[in-house]
Amino acid sequence: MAQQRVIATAPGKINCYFRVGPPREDGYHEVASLYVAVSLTEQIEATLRTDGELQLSLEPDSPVVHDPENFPLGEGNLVYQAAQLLREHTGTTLGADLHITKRVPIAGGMGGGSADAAATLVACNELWQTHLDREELGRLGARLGADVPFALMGGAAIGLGIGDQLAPLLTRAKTHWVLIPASYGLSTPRVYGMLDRLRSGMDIEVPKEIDPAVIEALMASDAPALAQVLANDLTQASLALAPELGTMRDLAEGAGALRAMVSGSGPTLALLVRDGEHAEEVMAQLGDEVGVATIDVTAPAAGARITLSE
Ligand SMILES: C[C@](O)(CO)[C@H](O)COP(=O)(O)OP(=O)(O)OC[C@H]1O[C@@H](n2ccc(N)nc2=O)[C@H](O)[C@@H]1O
Ligand SMILES: Nc1ncnc2c1ncn2[C@@H]1O[C@H](COP(=O)(O)OP(=O)(O)OP(=O)(O)O)[C@@H](O)[C@H]1O
Repeated sequence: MAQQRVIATAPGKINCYFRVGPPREDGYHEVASLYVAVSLTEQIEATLRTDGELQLSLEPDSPVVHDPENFPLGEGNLVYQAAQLLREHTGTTLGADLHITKRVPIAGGMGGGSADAAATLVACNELWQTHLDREELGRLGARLGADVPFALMGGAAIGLGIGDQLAPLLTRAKTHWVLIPASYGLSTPRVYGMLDRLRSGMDIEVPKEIDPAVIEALMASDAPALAQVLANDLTQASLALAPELGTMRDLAEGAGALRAMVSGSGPTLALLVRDGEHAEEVMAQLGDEVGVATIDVTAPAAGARITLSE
């Protein structure tokens, strides 16, 4: 018997360490990623439809900049694609109304679309009682996007392959971050493409591991040490496509952040701070002197999970 209504959430992410290898023939790149899930989450409310339709809607109060172009409410949406993939895989003919509350910036480099896909897989698997286990959901998720398996897992994890081969880091050590979302998005394939162009003629190795100093600092919640070793190979490419990010990064460090880094493919900036109090100081300074909006988050946060099932 199917459920009537299920709510699931899934987290956005920051890559504390991100190394990128040369392009493969399929256009993807092998990476070495240290992911942390953050307390900024997406929510999917799935309500049963017995007519087999999938209908998407966006919560009007969602605090994200969106338009039909960057956020299609149809087949182009990862929520639709995740539900459809689950239906194809399991053969269920049930449908759903899928109501999205979006908090992670769109095309912001924080894996928001991947979080939506992960929450949808978990919500619909429960709604339709299709009984796939986490491993099977992870395999389906990887077909939707490289970051989806991590959004399912949450916490902190090392990601190899295209970022989908995960090894969890068993830690609850907390880190505090301030996010500066941009008013525009950056296309992930364009950022990877720019990186390839910037590296043309260079001999690039496939990354195989995470710098142990990053893991050590993260697991010890040692923010000053972590600030020294954060790394993101996509930074140069994001800055080439959005030079104003460099200025904002300098302003953020000037406002007292231990370190400001481009999150994933950008343009969101993730500022590492010591604790909640330090986050407030940096946010006040940035608000008063630079006039930018910020969001404070902590990590690690839970992966995709059901918060209501009835
Ligand atoms: C930048 C990161 O967010 C860091 O975690 C991810 O690498 C991107 O993950 P994602 O958005 O889930 O990526 P996908 O939706 O699978 O891929 C979008 C596009 O990004 C590029 N891509 C993505 C992942 C990867 N390891 N190599 C790539 O080259 C490819 O051009 C691909 O067509
Ligand atoms: N549910 C969704 N949420 C956000 N974007 C979506 C969604 N479905 C489709 N998209 C499309 O996917 C593109 C990338 O979305 P997303 O917000 O996941 O980017 P991102 O956070 O930069 O991803 P990543 O960090 O994984 O590279 C957007 O340009 C958008 O048009």
